[in-house]
Amino acid sequence: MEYVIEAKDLTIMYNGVNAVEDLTFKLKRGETLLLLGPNGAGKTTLLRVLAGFHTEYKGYLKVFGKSPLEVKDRVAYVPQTFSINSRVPLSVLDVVAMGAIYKRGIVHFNVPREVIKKGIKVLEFLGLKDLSSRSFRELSGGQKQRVIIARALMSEPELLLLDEPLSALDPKARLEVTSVLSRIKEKFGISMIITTHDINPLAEIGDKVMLINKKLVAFGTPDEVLRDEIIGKVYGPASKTVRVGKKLYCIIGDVHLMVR
Ligand SMILES: Nc1ncnc2c1ncn2[C@@H]1O[C@H](COP(=O)(O)OP(=O)(O)OP(=O)(O)O)[C@@H](O)[C@H]1O
Repeated sequence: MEYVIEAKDLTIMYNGVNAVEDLTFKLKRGETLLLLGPNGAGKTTLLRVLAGFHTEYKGYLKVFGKSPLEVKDRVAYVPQTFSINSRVPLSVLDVVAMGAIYKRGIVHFNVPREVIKKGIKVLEFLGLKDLSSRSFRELSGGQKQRVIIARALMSEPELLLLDEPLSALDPKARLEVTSVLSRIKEKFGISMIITTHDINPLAEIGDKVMLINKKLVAFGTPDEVLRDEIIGKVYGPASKTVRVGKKLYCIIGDVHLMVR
């Protein structure tokens, strides 16, 4: 069995101070892990270590059997906020092409034809081809997020790390982004780790769920982790899981019931 990630007693620090402690988990090839936890729990920190951007950690950690630094090229990281200068009038295809150009560390003034071809293929695959000549800055938040995910695929990653891809999106856009992620999982079989505050739209693509709050609270299948007594440890007794048919919903955080 080849594991994409093996972590045992992984503790991550900033300047010697522990940010998140004792994470033990494994992820198999093709699996999607939903990473859940409140603000400051350590979700972004873990993704940045897996991507090889932050190296201050102790414990056992292997990504594709090696240290994260050695396999950076096989991993793509989609940060929470994408820094595309909105004053530069880039087309969607320009933005997607950047995924191939940046990864190679080469700056081209003329984007090579094979990169353009590949960009169109990726956009086509994700059902975004109609957007290719649109101006990136004029897209909706959900469209932008899908384009940024397309950009990450240009480097043909085997592990895709997505930091809150659904944040700041309305429910319809959340579903559109989720359907793109679901397509990536089905067609490419890429392993993914997705951090989120709202697990519900993603629940169906999660093979594993990890709940952290500065340390590991739970790791397992959605059925094993999404239980009242487990999520209650982090989000308080008002948090609940509700099963509707085969679907499991999590009610986390403030729920305001209007009583008139
Ligand atoms: N560059 C940094 N230097 C020092 N401490 C940091 C740094 N980045 C994050 N931290 C600390 O590490 C801890 C985990 O932060 P992290 O951003 O990983 O949490 P998170 O779960 O991603 O939160 P959010 O949901 O708000 O994005 C926090 O206590 C945070 O203050």
